[in-house]
Amino acid sequence: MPTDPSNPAPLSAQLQSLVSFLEHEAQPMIVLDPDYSILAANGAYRRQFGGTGKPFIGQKCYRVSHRYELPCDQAGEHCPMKKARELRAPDRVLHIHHTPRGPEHVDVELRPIFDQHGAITAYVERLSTVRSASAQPSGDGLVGRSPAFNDALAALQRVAPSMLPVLLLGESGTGKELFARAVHASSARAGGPLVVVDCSGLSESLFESELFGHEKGAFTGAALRKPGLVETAQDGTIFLDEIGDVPLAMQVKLLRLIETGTYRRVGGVETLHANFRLVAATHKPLEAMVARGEFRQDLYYRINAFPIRLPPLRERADDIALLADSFLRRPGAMRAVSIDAQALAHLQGRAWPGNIRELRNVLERASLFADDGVIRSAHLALAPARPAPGPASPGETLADALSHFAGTRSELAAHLGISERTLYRRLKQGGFG
Ligand SMILES: Nc1ncnc2c1ncn2[C@@H]1O[C@H](COP(=O)(O)OP(=O)(O)OP(=O)(O)O)[C@@H](O)[C@H]1O
Repeated sequence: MPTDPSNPAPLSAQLQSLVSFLEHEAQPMIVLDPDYSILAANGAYRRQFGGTGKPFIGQKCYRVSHRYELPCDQAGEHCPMKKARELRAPDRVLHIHHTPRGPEHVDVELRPIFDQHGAITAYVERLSTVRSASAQPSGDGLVGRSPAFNDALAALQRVAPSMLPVLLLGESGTGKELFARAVHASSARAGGPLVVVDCSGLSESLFESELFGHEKGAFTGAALRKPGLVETAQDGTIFLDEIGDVPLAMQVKLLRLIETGTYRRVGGVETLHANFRLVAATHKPLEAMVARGEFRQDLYYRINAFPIRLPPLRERADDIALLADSFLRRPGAMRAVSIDAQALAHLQGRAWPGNIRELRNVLERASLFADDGVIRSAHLALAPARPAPGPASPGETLADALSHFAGTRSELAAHLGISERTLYRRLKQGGFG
């Protein structure tokens, strides 16, 4: 773990030992001084984040990772060093870092190192590239980099390695199934099966035989024994999509399965043992359904161990360009097609009730009309976009803007001529958020 010869400041003996210990760790790690300067980087860091001709020893971490001129917290982001200093304990955060491959989601953990008097002499930063989502256009998987998307992704990163049930809450088309797949793929069960069960439109009897399977002769037409989806999902993950649609009578059986881990095939007497991780999703207001007696409270508590709210597309309009680029390059979907700035602005001004699915469909349709390979407003064949908000008047305060502005946070940021991140920071500072 060499330091840069152009920056010969010698490390203390204590830090030198630490640096040599970290050199062969499998995960990328850097050692930082309390003033954000990178003192050393291990081999894995040099391989993954080093690039060529980019000496980073002696540089500030916020410059290398974010190209900021100021520490992250002063640029409106969570700074793990500040937090670790305040807590005198490790802190972990999801950031988007510049890397030789372009922007990437990175899980950053910072640990303070204390001297014998209890003063923090350095920090060790461990970085793990997040594989479940892309911060740049990608031909498949989850794509996003807006604050609202990053919050959901950070939650996914936290919960995926555990066995906790996950409840994905979001409108139709917000990516609940993609998130469920990402939870599975980021878990220790990734090598096992992922079984998707669409709970909507299944009658009570069908639901039971689909889930638990049936014995030969259990009912008319059951000519053979059939394993259920719970059995198929052994050692893997079950994704119960639209769990709000499970009939009340089946909810009690589902609860028993989750609580005891046992079930019986329809027409069977043998008690079978299930071993799966549960991920459920719904666009329905489950809490209100519980209050109305339409969803069992005990089942709700069981599945709601770790809720993740997936933001609607209108809350992540910053991601529309990235998503459009991604869909336009998806294999098989379209020819090489791009989108012009006016058409993009058009897309960013829409409300998107069908969320990302609707965006993808619109782009697929529009690309068929883009004879010269460029999608323009005329090709979108859309209902007129909502009028773009006018520019902010000089002197308009945040409180003024908030009181009369009916659009989304990202529209408000555009209206005020500031980034969404800055808007969130100001809202927080002003006690609005
Ligand atoms: N973050 C994302 N990045 C890229 N594509 C996405 C993202 N989220 C969703 N999609 C795409 O949008 C479409 C809808 O996603 P998905 O089926 O996961 O949504 P859903 O919330 O499960 O919808 P529904 O509730 O209607 O079943 C899919 O084509 C999916 O690939």
